[in-house]
Amino acid sequence: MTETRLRTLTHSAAYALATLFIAVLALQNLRYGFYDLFYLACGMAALTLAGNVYTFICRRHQLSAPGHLIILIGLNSGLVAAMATLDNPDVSHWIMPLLVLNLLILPLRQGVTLSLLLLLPTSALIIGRQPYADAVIIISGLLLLLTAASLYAWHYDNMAQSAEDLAITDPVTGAHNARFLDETLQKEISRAIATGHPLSVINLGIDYADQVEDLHGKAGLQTLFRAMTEHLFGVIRAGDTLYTLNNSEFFLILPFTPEEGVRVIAERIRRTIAEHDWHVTGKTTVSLGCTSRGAGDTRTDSLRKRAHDAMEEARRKGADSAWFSPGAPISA
Ligand SMILES: Nc1nc2c(ncn2[C@@H]2O[C@H](COP(=O)(O)OP(=O)(O)OP(=O)(O)O)[C@@H](O)[C@H]2O)c(=O)[nH]1
Repeated sequence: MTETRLRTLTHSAAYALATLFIAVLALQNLRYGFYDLFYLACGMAALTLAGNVYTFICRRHQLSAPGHLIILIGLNSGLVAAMATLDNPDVSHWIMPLLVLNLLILPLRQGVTLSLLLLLPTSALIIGRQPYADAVIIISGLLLLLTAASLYAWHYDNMAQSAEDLAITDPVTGAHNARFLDETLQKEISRAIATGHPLSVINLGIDYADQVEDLHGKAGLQTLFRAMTEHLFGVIRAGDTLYTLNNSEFFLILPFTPEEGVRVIAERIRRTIAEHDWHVTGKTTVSLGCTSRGAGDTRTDSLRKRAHDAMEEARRKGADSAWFSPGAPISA
Protein backbone atom coordinates (compact mmCIF):
# COMPACT_ATOMS: atom_id res chain seq x y z
CA MET A 1 0.00 0.00 0.00
CA THR A 2 1.38 3.43 -0.91
CA GLU A 3 1.94 6.18 1.66
CA THR A 4 -0.80 8.32 -0.01
CA ARG A 5 -3.36 5.50 0.20
CA LEU A 6 -2.50 4.76 3.80
CA ARG A 7 -2.90 8.45 4.68
CA THR A 8 -6.24 8.62 2.84
CA LEU A 9 -7.48 5.59 4.76
CA THR A 10 -6.25 6.95 8.12
CA HIS A 11 -7.80 10.37 7.49
CA SER A 12 -11.14 8.90 6.36
CA ALA A 13 -11.29 6.56 9.37
CA ALA A 14 -10.32 9.35 11.81
CA TYR A 15 -12.90 11.81 10.42
CA ALA A 16 -15.58 9.08 10.26
CA LEU A 17 -15.01 8.01 13.89
CA ALA A 18 -14.97 11.64 15.03
CA THR A 19 -18.24 12.31 13.14
CA LEU A 20 -19.85 9.26 14.74
CA PHE A 21 -18.64 10.22 18.22
CA ILE A 22 -19.84 13.82 17.88
CA ALA A 23 -23.17 12.74 16.35
CA VAL A 24 -23.83 10.48 19.36
CA LEU A 25 -22.98 13.42 21.67
CA ALA A 26 -25.36 15.65 19.70
CA LEU A 27 -28.22 13.15 20.02
CA GLN A 28 -27.63 12.67 23.74
CA ASN A 29 -27.63 16.42 24.34
CA LEU A 30 -30.81 16.77 22.29
CA ARG A 31 -32.42 14.05 24.39
CA TYR A 32 -31.56 15.77 27.66
CA GLY A 33 -32.51 19.19 26.31
CA PHE A 34 -28.99 20.74 26.30
CA TYR A 35 -29.67 22.64 23.09
CA ASP A 36 -26.50 24.79 23.14
CA LEU A 37 -24.35 21.62 23.29
CA PHE A 38 -26.55 20.02 20.63
CA TYR A 39 -25.90 22.94 18.22
CA LEU A 40 -22.16 22.88 19.02
CA ALA A 41 -21.98 19.14 18.29
CA CYS A 42 -23.94 19.62 15.03
CA GLY A 43 -21.45 22.30 13.90
CA MET A 44 -18.48 20.10 14.75
CA ALA A 45 -20.03 17.04 13.06
CA ALA A 46 -20.58 19.15 9.92
CA LEU A 47 -16.86 20.07 9.94
CA THR A 48 -15.67 16.46 10.41
CA LEU A 49 -18.03 15.39 7.64
CA ALA A 50 -16.53 18.11 5.43
CA GLY A 51 -13.11 16.66 6.35
CA ASN A 52 -14.22 13.27 5.06
CA VAL A 53 -15.49 14.71 1.78
CA TYR A 54 -12.26 16.74 1.41
CA THR A 55 -10.17 13.56 2.05
CA PHE A 56 -12.06 11.85 -0.77
CA ILE A 57 -11.62 14.80 -3.16
CA CYS A 58 -7.86 15.07 -2.44
CA ARG A 59 -7.23 11.33 -2.31
CA ARG A 60 -4.47 11.57 -4.98
CA HIS A 61 -2.46 14.28 -3.21
CA GLN A 62 -3.30 13.52 0.39
CA LEU A 63 0.25 14.17 1.63
CA SER A 64 0.09 17.84 0.67
CA ALA A 65 -3.61 18.69 1.11
CA PRO A 66 -3.74 22.08 2.91
CA GLY A 67 -7.51 22.02 3.59
CA HIS A 68 -7.12 19.69 6.61
CA LEU A 69 -5.38 22.46 8.55
CA ILE A 70 -8.27 24.86 7.87
CA ILE A 71 -10.88 22.27 8.92
CA LEU A 72 -9.00 21.45 12.12
CA ILE A 73 -8.41 25.11 12.97
CA GLY A 74 -12.21 25.50 12.62
CA LEU A 75 -12.85 22.53 14.95
CA ASN A 76 -10.27 23.63 17.54
CA SER A 77 -11.33 27.27 17.65
CA GLY A 78 -15.02 26.22 17.73
CA LEU A 79 -14.32 24.17 20.84
CA VAL A 80 -12.34 26.98 22.53
CA ALA A 81 -15.18 29.43 21.78
CA ALA A 82 -17.75 26.95 23.14
CA MET A 83 -15.78 26.43 26.34
CA ALA A 84 -15.44 30.18 26.83
CA THR A 85 -19.14 30.90 26.29
CA LEU A 86 -20.93 27.81 27.64
CA ASP A 87 -20.60 27.27 31.34
CA ASN A 88 -20.72 23.48 31.04
CA PRO A 89 -17.83 21.40 32.49
CA ASP A 90 -18.68 18.46 30.17
CA VAL A 91 -17.36 20.34 27.12
CA SER A 92 -13.79 19.85 28.39
CA HIS A 93 -14.10 16.10 27.61
CA TRP A 94 -14.39 16.97 23.94
CA ILE A 95 -10.75 18.09 23.90
CA MET A 96 -9.49 14.49 23.98
CA PRO A 97 -10.81 13.27 20.61
CA LEU A 98 -9.80 16.58 19.06
CA LEU A 99 -6.17 16.19 20.22
CA VAL A 100 -6.01 12.72 18.66
CA LEU A 101 -7.65 13.99 15.46
CA ASN A 102 -5.07 16.83 15.17
CA LEU A 103 -2.20 14.37 15.36
CA LEU A 104 -3.76 11.73 13.11
CA ILE A 105 -4.56 14.16 10.29
CA LEU A 106 -1.90 16.89 10.33
CA PRO A 107 1.88 16.62 9.87
CA LEU A 108 3.53 16.14 13.28
CA ARG A 109 4.72 19.72 13.84
CA GLN A 110 1.40 21.30 12.79
CA GLY A 111 -0.55 18.74 14.85
CA VAL A 112 1.47 19.41 18.02
CA THR A 113 1.36 23.20 17.56
CA LEU A 114 -2.42 23.24 17.03
CA SER A 115 -2.97 20.92 20.00
CA LEU A 116 -0.87 23.15 22.27
CA LEU A 117 -2.80 26.18 21.03
CA LEU A 118 -5.98 24.31 21.98
CA LEU A 119 -4.64 23.22 25.36
CA LEU A 120 -3.39 26.63 26.54
CA PRO A 121 -6.72 28.54 26.62
CA THR A 122 -8.80 25.50 27.55
CA SER A 123 -6.48 24.67 30.48
CA ALA A 124 -6.82 28.25 31.73
CA LEU A 125 -10.61 27.92 31.53
CA ILE A 126 -10.56 24.55 33.30
CA ILE A 127 -8.38 25.96 36.12
CA GLY A 128 -10.70 28.94 36.47
CA ARG A 129 -13.91 26.89 36.66
CA GLN A 130 -13.15 23.52 38.22
CA PRO A 131 -11.91 22.66 41.71
CA TYR A 132 -8.10 22.81 41.73
CA ALA A 133 -7.51 19.05 42.23
CA ASP A 134 -9.95 18.13 39.41
CA ALA A 135 -8.37 20.68 37.09
CA VAL A 136 -4.87 19.25 37.72
CA ILE A 137 -6.10 15.70 36.98
CA ILE A 138 -7.89 16.75 33.76
CA ILE A 139 -4.96 18.83 32.45
CA SER A 140 -2.39 16.13 33.32
CA GLY A 141 -4.52 13.56 31.48
CA LEU A 142 -4.73 15.82 28.42
CA LEU A 143 -0.96 16.42 28.45
CA LEU A 144 -0.31 12.69 28.81
CA LEU A 145 -2.61 11.97 25.87
CA LEU A 146 -0.90 14.63 23.75
CA THR A 147 2.57 13.25 24.60
CA ALA A 148 1.57 9.64 23.82
CA ALA A 149 -0.12 10.58 20.53
CA SER A 150 2.85 12.80 19.49
CA LEU A 151 5.36 10.03 20.26
CA TYR A 152 3.30 7.57 18.24
CA ALA A 153 3.04 10.00 15.26
CA TRP A 154 6.81 10.68 15.46
CA HIS A 155 7.58 6.94 15.52
CA TYR A 156 5.29 6.37 12.52
CA ASP A 157 6.94 9.21 10.55
CA ASN A 158 10.39 7.72 11.24
CA MET A 159 9.27 4.26 10.11
CA ALA A 160 7.73 5.69 6.93
CA GLN A 161 10.96 7.62 6.23
CA SER A 162 13.13 4.48 6.70
CA ALA A 163 10.82 2.48 4.42
CA GLU A 164 11.05 5.23 1.80
CA ASP A 165 14.86 5.34 2.09
CA LEU A 166 15.01 1.55 1.68
CA ALA A 167 12.79 1.72 -1.39
CA ILE A 168 15.09 4.16 -3.21
CA THR A 169 18.48 2.85 -2.06
CA ASP A 170 20.55 0.06 -3.55
CA PRO A 171 21.26 -2.37 -0.66
CA VAL A 172 24.70 -3.29 -2.08
CA THR A 173 26.16 0.16 -2.76
CA GLY A 174 24.07 2.56 -0.67
CA ALA A 175 23.60 4.77 -3.78
CA HIS A 176 20.14 5.57 -5.13
CA ASN A 177 18.56 2.86 -7.27
CA ALA A 178 16.99 2.86 -10.75
CA ARG A 179 13.49 3.40 -9.34
CA PHE A 180 14.51 6.77 -7.93
CA LEU A 181 16.52 7.68 -11.06
CA ASP A 182 13.50 8.24 -13.31
CA GLU A 183 11.73 10.29 -10.66
CA THR A 184 14.73 12.61 -10.10
CA LEU A 185 15.67 12.82 -13.78
CA GLN A 186 12.13 13.87 -14.71
CA LYS A 187 12.27 16.63 -12.07
CA GLU A 188 15.67 17.81 -13.32
CA ILE A 189 14.44 17.87 -16.94
CA SER A 190 11.44 19.99 -15.94
CA ARG A 191 13.72 22.32 -13.95
CA ALA A 192 16.16 22.65 -16.88
CA ILE A 193 13.28 23.43 -19.27
CA ALA A 194 11.85 26.03 -16.88
CA THR A 195 15.15 27.76 -16.10
CA GLY A 196 16.99 27.20 -19.40
CA HIS A 197 20.01 25.76 -17.54
CA PRO A 198 21.99 22.92 -19.15
CA LEU A 199 21.57 19.36 -17.90
CA SER A 200 23.88 16.43 -18.66
CA VAL A 201 23.91 12.75 -17.77
CA ILE A 202 26.46 9.93 -17.87
CA ASN A 203 25.80 6.19 -18.19
CA LEU A 204 28.88 4.40 -16.94
CA GLY A 205 29.64 0.67 -17.11
CA ILE A 206 32.48 -1.42 -15.66
CA ASP A 207 34.46 -2.94 -18.55
CA TYR A 208 34.56 -6.75 -18.71
CA ALA A 209 32.20 -7.09 -15.72
CA ASP A 210 31.25 -10.65 -16.79
CA GLN A 211 34.88 -11.71 -16.73
CA VAL A 212 35.37 -10.08 -13.31
CA GLU A 213 32.39 -12.11 -12.04
CA ASP A 214 33.75 -15.34 -13.58
CA LEU A 215 37.16 -14.78 -11.97
CA HIS A 216 36.20 -13.32 -8.59
CA GLY A 217 32.60 -14.49 -8.17
CA LYS A 218 29.46 -12.43 -7.56
CA ALA A 219 30.79 -11.29 -4.18
CA GLY A 220 34.01 -10.03 -5.82
CA LEU A 221 32.07 -8.03 -8.41
CA GLN A 222 29.84 -6.59 -5.68
CA THR A 223 32.89 -5.54 -3.63
CA LEU A 224 34.32 -3.79 -6.69
CA PHE A 225 30.94 -2.15 -7.39
CA ARG A 226 30.74 -0.88 -3.81
CA ALA A 227 34.30 0.48 -3.88
CA MET A 228 33.65 2.20 -7.21
CA THR A 229 30.48 3.82 -5.80
CA GLU A 230 32.54 5.28 -2.96
CA HIS A 231 35.16 6.47 -5.43
CA LEU A 232 32.52 8.17 -7.63
CA PHE A 233 30.95 9.89 -4.62
CA GLY A 234 34.41 11.37 -3.98
CA VAL A 235 34.82 12.64 -7.56
CA ILE A 236 31.44 14.27 -8.29
CA ARG A 237 30.43 17.63 -6.89
CA ALA A 238 27.54 18.52 -4.56
CA GLY A 239 24.30 18.66 -6.53
CA ASP A 240 25.26 15.75 -8.80
CA THR A 241 23.45 12.49 -8.04
CA LEU A 242 24.63 8.90 -8.47
CA TYR A 243 22.50 5.81 -9.18
CA THR A 244 23.39 2.14 -9.49
CA LEU A 245 21.48 0.38 -12.25
CA ASN A 246 22.54 -3.27 -11.98
CA ASN A 247 25.66 -5.02 -10.77
CA SER A 248 27.99 -3.18 -13.14
CA GLU A 249 26.40 0.10 -14.31
CA PHE A 250 26.06 3.58 -12.86
CA PHE A 251 24.09 6.63 -13.90
CA LEU A 252 24.98 10.22 -13.06
CA ILE A 253 22.67 13.24 -13.26
CA LEU A 254 24.66 16.46 -13.56
CA PRO A 255 22.46 19.55 -13.26
CA PHE A 256 23.81 22.90 -14.53
CA THR A 257 26.44 21.06 -16.58
CA PRO A 258 26.88 21.84 -20.30
CA GLU A 259 28.47 19.62 -22.98
CA GLU A 260 32.03 20.93 -22.29
CA GLY A 261 31.51 20.29 -18.56
CA VAL A 262 30.29 16.70 -18.98
CA ARG A 263 33.30 15.98 -21.18
CA VAL A 264 35.62 17.28 -18.39
CA ILE A 265 33.98 15.27 -15.60
CA ALA A 266 33.69 12.11 -17.76
CA GLU A 267 37.39 12.26 -18.58
CA ARG A 268 38.22 12.85 -14.89
CA ILE A 269 36.15 9.81 -13.87
CA ARG A 270 37.67 7.62 -16.61
CA ARG A 271 41.24 8.62 -15.69
CA THR A 272 40.91 8.32 -11.89
CA ILE A 273 39.26 4.89 -12.18
CA ALA A 274 41.91 3.62 -14.62
CA GLU A 275 44.71 4.89 -12.34
CA HIS A 276 43.21 3.52 -9.09
CA ASP A 277 44.47 0.31 -7.58
CA TRP A 278 41.30 -1.73 -6.97
CA HIS A 279 41.35 -4.19 -4.12
CA VAL A 280 39.63 -7.05 -6.00
CA THR A 281 40.90 -6.73 -9.54
CA GLY A 282 43.97 -4.54 -9.41
CA LYS A 283 43.35 -2.49 -12.53
CA THR A 284 39.81 -1.86 -13.79
CA THR A 285 38.45 0.48 -16.44
CA VAL A 286 35.05 1.90 -17.32
CA SER A 287 33.23 3.03 -20.47
CA LEU A 288 31.22 6.22 -20.26
CA GLY A 289 28.30 7.38 -22.40
CA CYS A 290 27.55 11.09 -22.02
CA THR A 291 24.84 13.35 -23.34
CA SER A 292 23.27 16.73 -22.63
CA ARG A 293 19.60 17.70 -22.81
CA GLY A 294 18.66 18.81 -26.30
CA ALA A 295 15.51 20.26 -27.87
CA GLY A 296 12.68 17.75 -27.59
CA ASP A 297 14.17 15.96 -24.55
CA THR A 298 11.16 16.37 -22.31
CA ARG A 299 11.06 12.82 -20.92
CA THR A 300 13.59 10.59 -19.22
CA ASP A 301 13.54 7.80 -21.86
CA SER A 302 15.24 9.81 -24.60
CA LEU A 303 18.10 10.99 -22.36
CA ARG A 304 18.59 7.56 -20.81
CA LYS A 305 18.57 5.83 -24.19
CA ARG A 306 21.03 8.31 -25.73
CA ALA A 307 23.40 7.96 -22.77
CA HIS A 308 23.13 4.16 -22.91
CA ASP A 309 23.78 4.06 -26.68
CA ALA A 310 26.76 6.41 -26.17
CA MET A 311 28.15 3.99 -23.56
CA GLU A 312 27.79 1.10 -26.02
CA GLU A 313 29.55 3.23 -28.63
CA ALA A 314 32.40 3.91 -26.14
CA ARG A 315 32.68 0.14 -25.59
CA ARG A 316 32.87 -0.44 -29.34
CA LYS A 317 35.71 2.11 -29.56
CA GLY A 318 37.61 -0.03 -27.06
CA ALA A 319 37.33 -0.19 -23.26
CA ASP A 320 38.48 2.68 -21.04
CA SER A 321 36.92 5.47 -23.11
CA ALA A 322 34.15 8.07 -23.09
CA TRP A 323 31.73 8.94 -25.90
CA PHE A 324 29.55 12.03 -26.13
CA SER A 325 26.29 11.85 -28.07
CA PRO A 326 24.74 15.30 -28.66
CA GLY A 327 20.99 16.00 -28.48
CA ALA A 328 19.16 18.26 -30.95
CA PRO A 329 20.49 21.85 -30.59
CA ILE A 330 18.34 24.08 -28.39
CA SER A 331 17.57 27.37 -30.11
CA ALA A 332 18.21 30.40 -27.90
N1 LIG B 1 28.42 18.38 -12.70
C1 LIG B 1 29.75 18.44 -12.59
N2 LIG B 1 30.47 19.16 -13.48
C2 LIG B 1 31.80 19.20 -13.34
C3 LIG B 1 32.48 18.54 -12.31
N3 LIG B 1 33.80 18.76 -12.46
C4 LIG B 1 33.90 19.55 -13.54
N4 LIG B 1 32.71 19.81 -14.07
C5 LIG B 1 32.41 20.64 -15.25
O1 LIG B 1 33.59 20.93 -15.91
C6 LIG B 1 33.79 22.35 -15.92
C7 LIG B 1 35.24 22.63 -15.73
O2 LIG B 1 35.64 22.04 -14.52
P1 LIG B 1 37.11 22.19 -13.92
O3 LIG B 1 38.08 21.80 -14.95
O4 LIG B 1 37.16 21.47 -12.61
O5 LIG B 1 37.30 23.73 -13.74
P2 LIG B 1 36.75 24.66 -12.59
O6 LIG B 1 36.87 26.05 -13.09
O7 LIG B 1 37.43 24.32 -11.31
O8 LIG B 1 35.20 24.28 -12.46
P3 LIG B 1 34.16 24.81 -11.38
O9 LIG B 1 33.84 23.59 -10.53
O10 LIG B 1 32.94 25.25 -12.18
O11 LIG B 1 34.78 25.90 -10.61
C8 LIG B 1 32.92 22.89 -14.82
O12 LIG B 1 32.53 24.20 -15.04
C9 LIG B 1 31.75 21.94 -14.84
O13 LIG B 1 30.83 22.29 -15.86
C10 LIG B 1 31.70 17.76 -11.37
O14 LIG B 1 32.18 17.14 -10.43
N5 LIG B 1 30.35 17.76 -11.56
